[in-house]
Amino acid sequence: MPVSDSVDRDDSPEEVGSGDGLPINELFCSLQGEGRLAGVPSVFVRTSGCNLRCWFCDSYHTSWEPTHAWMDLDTILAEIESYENADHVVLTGGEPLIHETAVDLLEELSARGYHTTVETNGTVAPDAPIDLASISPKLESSTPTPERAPDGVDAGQWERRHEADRIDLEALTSLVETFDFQLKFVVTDDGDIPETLDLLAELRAASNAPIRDEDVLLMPEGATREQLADTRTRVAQLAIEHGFRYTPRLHVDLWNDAPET
Ligand SMILES: C[S@@+](CC[C@H](N)C(=O)[O-])C[C@H]1O[C@@H](n2cnc3c(N)ncnc32)[C@H](O)[C@@H]1O
Ligand SMILES: Nc1nc2[nH]cc(C(=O)O)c2c(=O)[nH]1
Ligand code: SF4
Ligand SMILES: [Mg+2]
Repeated sequence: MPVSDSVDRDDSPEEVGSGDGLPINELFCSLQGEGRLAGVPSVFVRTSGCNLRCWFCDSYHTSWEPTHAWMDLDTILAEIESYENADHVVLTGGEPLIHETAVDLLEELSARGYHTTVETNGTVAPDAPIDLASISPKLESSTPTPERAPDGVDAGQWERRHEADRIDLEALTSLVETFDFQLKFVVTDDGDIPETLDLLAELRAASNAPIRDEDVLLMPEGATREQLADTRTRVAQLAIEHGFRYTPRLHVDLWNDAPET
């Protein structure tokens, strides 16, 4: 769905609550580009609105400048079902789990037999049927600062809020105990590793669920081929060094930063 057909701008979609619909930024069919299901044809449902503001967010129009069309559940489901060959659905954003209606969508998808992956920053633990919780906890290196913010945005108030909210150990523990999961860390260089290891140790201590090294994926930071060219070899080496998995960003290799890919 080309969202530009019906754009509805909202400055505070993170406050959006319940209702029989979701703010949708884009809905398209592609290959899962990240994580252990990379390469699987999947329908992507991208909600708008986020409770965090990573400086590097590759989905700027769901976070820093949220843009969306409001779609009711029946319309979303009909669009998903129109991609007849896909039986995997990836619910992403923005942060999809800030929307209560995301639970209704996941229940409908489960009832229809879809495999569901939810891409989440790990700050919300829902009561919903999710086949793979793809959790991407945000490291300190994601925090926006005046020197490290997208052009033209006022990072000031978000620096504090992002830093305060980016890690919620209780929500992370609940997610790994409840769902099949992968932990996907966005990494630029070895400066990101100590915090990753500390968080893993805390989570392993807090949770009853085993967290194997193979559940931990290092993903190179980069929204474009050019940016990835700078980070991926370094991040691959770090994965080898620490015994974690490396995940490519297949969609960036294939389509660079084009929308609806
Ligand atoms: C746009 S986010 C939406 C889901 C959720 N808000 C989250 O952050 O997990 C989807 C995925 O893209 C990753 N991501 C966003 N910007 C990125 C970048 N510049 N480089 C690498 N990964 C990025 C996130 O960490 C997450 O795994
Ligand atoms: N092809 C493709 N795979 C993805 N996996 C996770 C994505 C996301 O933005 O959450 C994503 C995306 O935007 N495109
Ligand atoms: S949490 Fe996800 S959607 Fe929100 S700003 Fe960070 S990468 Fe973007
Ligand atoms: Mg993406």
